[in-house]
Parts: sequence; structure tokens; C-alpha cells
Amino acid sequence: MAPRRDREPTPQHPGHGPAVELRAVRRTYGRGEGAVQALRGVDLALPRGSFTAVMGPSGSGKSTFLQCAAGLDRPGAGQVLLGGQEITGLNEDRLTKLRRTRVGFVFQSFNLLPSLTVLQNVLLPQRLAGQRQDRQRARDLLAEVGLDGYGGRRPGQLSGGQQQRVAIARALINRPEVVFADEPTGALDTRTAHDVLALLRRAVDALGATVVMVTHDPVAASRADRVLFLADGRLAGELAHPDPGTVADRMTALTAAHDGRFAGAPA
Ligand SMILES: Nc1ncnc2c1ncn2[C@@H]1O[C@H](COP(=O)(O)OP(=O)(O)OP(=O)(O)O)[C@@H](O)[C@H]1O
Repeated sequence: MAPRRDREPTPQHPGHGPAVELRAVRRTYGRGEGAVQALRGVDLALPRGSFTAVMGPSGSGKSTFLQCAAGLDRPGAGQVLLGGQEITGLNEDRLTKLRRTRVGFVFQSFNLLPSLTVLQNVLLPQRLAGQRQDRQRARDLLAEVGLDGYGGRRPGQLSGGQQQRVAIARALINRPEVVFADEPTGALDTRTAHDVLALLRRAVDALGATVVMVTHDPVAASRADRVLFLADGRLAGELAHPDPGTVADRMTALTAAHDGRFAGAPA
């Protein structure tokens, strides 16, 4: 028998290094006196197969971070690497293709297309990318998120929690390098939010996904492996194995520091 060779890394899934890396990333909105420095030099690496929560006071740069890391926005300086590949210099066409094939998104408002069935919504990233639509994988993922047999329904016939499950299945369809979740439980009641977080956790633990979640909720953040805190566009600390109480205390301290600074700022 021929000696077994380890699978060669491919550009799609290089298998080495972090899923996402930011190096000295800066993003400024506007120019001159009115310019806002939303990110002021962020360095971080998100390991493959990890679940990271990103928290911070309002205006600390969480959305900007997510958009830059996901290739939805371009940093003014610094580098973003996805699966070891630098994406900062890609043109718009290549960035769009990358977002459709290598990144998954889960939004607060679910963002399902109401005219498509549940199965068609799950397959949409493959359709948009012009890839073969893997209906069996879509059905398997729907079963994975507890929606076996719901493929023929329309989103309007599902509860909010069920719609978010469909969105999670859709985010996973292409086996992305990373799933970015922006307040995925923000529109859900506590019980449903708990179920959706359990699914994200399971996507990491059982399917090997990498998940990055922006949230305001310390309970949601405590389901992650690690919480990164942003304040005024900078990383302001992190917490491994978070529990809700410690996360809430950190957030209270950061928000008080933030409010204190702004109370002293000229009007
Ligand atoms: N398009 C824009 N034009 C100008 N300023 C912007 C723009 N988007 C964001 N900002 C500013 O950049 C800073 C960071 O905003 P960002 O939305 O990333 O913060 P956030 O932490 O996500 O806030 P929130 O928790 O309130 O959603 C804020 O001061 C915000 O006002």
C-alpha cells in the first residue's frame, strides 16, 4: 500500500494558521475635523474551530470590525487575512466571490428571501456563486438545525427562531472559513435565543465551524470560547472561558470609562 500522505493544503482551505487575522487594521470614516476613527489599529487572530464573541460600548467599532473582517468594507490601513489569504487588496469582483464562497453571515433580522422556500434559501449562496446546488447537504443542515421536513415552507410560515435556524444552515452551506454573526439573538426571546446560541456552539463543536459573533448580551457572549472587548476602536482586553457575570462587569467598566471620556469632551 502506498504510504499515506497528509492531505495537501488547498488555497480554499489551507488548513494552517488562523481562520481570520487582522494586522494593524485602521478604518476612518470621513475626513478632516469631522473624521471618525472607528478602528485604530486592531491586531487579532481567530483560531479555526473557535467561537469568539465581540463586545464593546456603542460606537466602539464592533460593526466596523465585522465588516472589515468579512470583506464587506475596506480598511484604510492594515491587512485582513482569511484562511491565510490576504483579502485587503482584492478587487470588488473577487471580494464578492470570496464572500459568497468562503464566508457565512447570520444577521439579527435573519435576511431570508420571503419568496423562496426554506430549502432554496439555504442553497442561495451556492446559487449566487454559480456552484452546483447541493440539495442533500442543505437537507442535512436543515435536519442539523432541527428543521427536518421544513424545506418546502416559506420563511413567513416560520417563527423568528426557526428563521434564524434557516439562516444558520444557509451560513454553513459552503463550509465557510468563518461565520460572522451580527447580533444573531437580538430579535429573539430568551428561550429562542438560547436555542440559537446552542446551535452556533454545536456548529463549532460538531461541524468544526469558526464563528465570530457581535453581541450586546453577556449571556450570549458567555457561550463563546473567548470574548474580545473593543473600546474606542481598539482592543481593550479579552476573556477566555467567559461567564455572564464577569462579562457584564467588564462591559460596565468599559462603558463607564467610555461615558466618562465623552462627558469630558467638548460639545
Ligand atoms: N458610515 C459611517 N460614517 C461615519 N461614521 C461612521 C459610519 N459608520 C460608523 N461610524 C462611526 O464609527 C464609530 C464606530 O461605529 P460602529 O458602528 O463600528 O460601532 P459599534 O460598536 O458597532 O456600535 P453599536 O453597538 O452602536 O452598533 C462610531 O463612532 C460611528 O458613529
